[in-house]
Amino acid sequence: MNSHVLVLNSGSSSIKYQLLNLADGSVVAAGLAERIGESGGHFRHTWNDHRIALDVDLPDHDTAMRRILAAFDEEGPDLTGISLAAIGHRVVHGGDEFSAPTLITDKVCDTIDRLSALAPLHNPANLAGIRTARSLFTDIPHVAVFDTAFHATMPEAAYTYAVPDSWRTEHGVRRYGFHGTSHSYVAGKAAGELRAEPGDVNLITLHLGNGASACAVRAGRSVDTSMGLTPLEGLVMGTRSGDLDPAILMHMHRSAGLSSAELDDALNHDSGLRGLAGENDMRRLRERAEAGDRRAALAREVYCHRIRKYLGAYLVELGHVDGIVFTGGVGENDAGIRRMSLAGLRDLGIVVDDERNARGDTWISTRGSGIAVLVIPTNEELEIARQALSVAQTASTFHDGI
Ligand SMILES: Nc1ncnc2c1ncn2[C@@H]1O[C@H](COP(=O)(O)OP(=O)(O)O)[C@@H](O)[C@H]1O
Ligand SMILES: CC(=O)OP(=O)(O)O
Ligand SMILES: [Mg+2]
Repeated sequence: MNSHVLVLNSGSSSIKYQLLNLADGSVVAAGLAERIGESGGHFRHTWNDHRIALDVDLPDHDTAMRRILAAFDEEGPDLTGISLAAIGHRVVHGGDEFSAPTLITDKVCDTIDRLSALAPLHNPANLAGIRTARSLFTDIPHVAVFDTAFHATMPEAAYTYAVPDSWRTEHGVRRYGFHGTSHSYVAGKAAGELRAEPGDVNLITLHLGNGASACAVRAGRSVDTSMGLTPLEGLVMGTRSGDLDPAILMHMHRSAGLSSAELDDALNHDSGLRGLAGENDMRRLRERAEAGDRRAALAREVYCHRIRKYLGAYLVELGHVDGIVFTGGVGENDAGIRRMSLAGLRDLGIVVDDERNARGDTWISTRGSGIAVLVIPTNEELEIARQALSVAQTASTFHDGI
């Protein structure tokens, strides 16, 4: 049985990829094409000790995909020799239409395209990657794995916005939630750490990357999450504001004349850490804060203040919590953010061990802490590969059976 899966995570200006062997979960080859459509494009590919790192202009996703395939041809491994079992694509918005990984057809592409209105930063890029890959790999099953899927289990009270009826019924306005592949992967891993089945524990998972979201997981299922109709709501992110008073938009429209496109751009690209302190790289902000820069320190304080609000909300919503999980580039690496997010919560049963936290252990809570605090590296690519393989195998069994 062939167990190799190529995973493509196409972003608006990048394509990250991994070739995985699911027989043992190993990454065979991996790479990244970045600054697509901008100047100063860059490309990296790694396979064993074969490495390419190039500065190369990548005007569009098609060129970037061809560059990726050329790297497999030039440096290896030889994709034709491997014969892929599936290609897994990360798709951010699945709307109401997709709550499970799905074999991609022309009709599925049309639906992903239609959902672009709800995720304009992500879905068009995801789709560009899918279209190019499908035209280049015609004989291999392509599977879409949706960020929204894990959150399909949210109860109605959690996903319903209190807006006019027609907004909800005619315009699809509801909470969908994102980063589901990551939340579900780390929740599964955390249950293992707690020596429990996923169905037996309640968790709060914090995915803190460039985008960031919190998720309340009851017995292995998402029951609430901080991102909403789009990936703009909730936590403070690298360049996105997260929660704000919606009247700020009307105010900025009236007082500064900003159009809806300008508001969209400002809240998605010029807000969050960048809006607070001029840049979105948390490593730089930590260095600046440590050197006494007040704007950088405030940005980190606002970031943690928002995390604490969601922790409080989800502790109450779940009623009983077994573990809090940090993941994503910031969650996995920034001990200061973890410490500030959980400081002074002994009365709620949350006690962080400063030494373990500073070392970045998996368990960073003390032995006496009622709620375990865990740092678990996410692996969206592995999870996407597993789901893609499973769909491809089911499809081929079905195909063989008719
Ligand atoms: N050692 C570190 N300390 C603090 N922040 C880090 C560290 N390494 C990465 N980060 C931060 O993680 C963020 C990116 O997270 P990541 O999960 O890779 O994002 P994404 O997958 O959404 O692009 C950036 O803000 C980066 O500064
Ligand atoms: C949905 C989302 O915010 O994704 P990312 O963190 O990759 O931008
Ligand atoms: Mg990520």
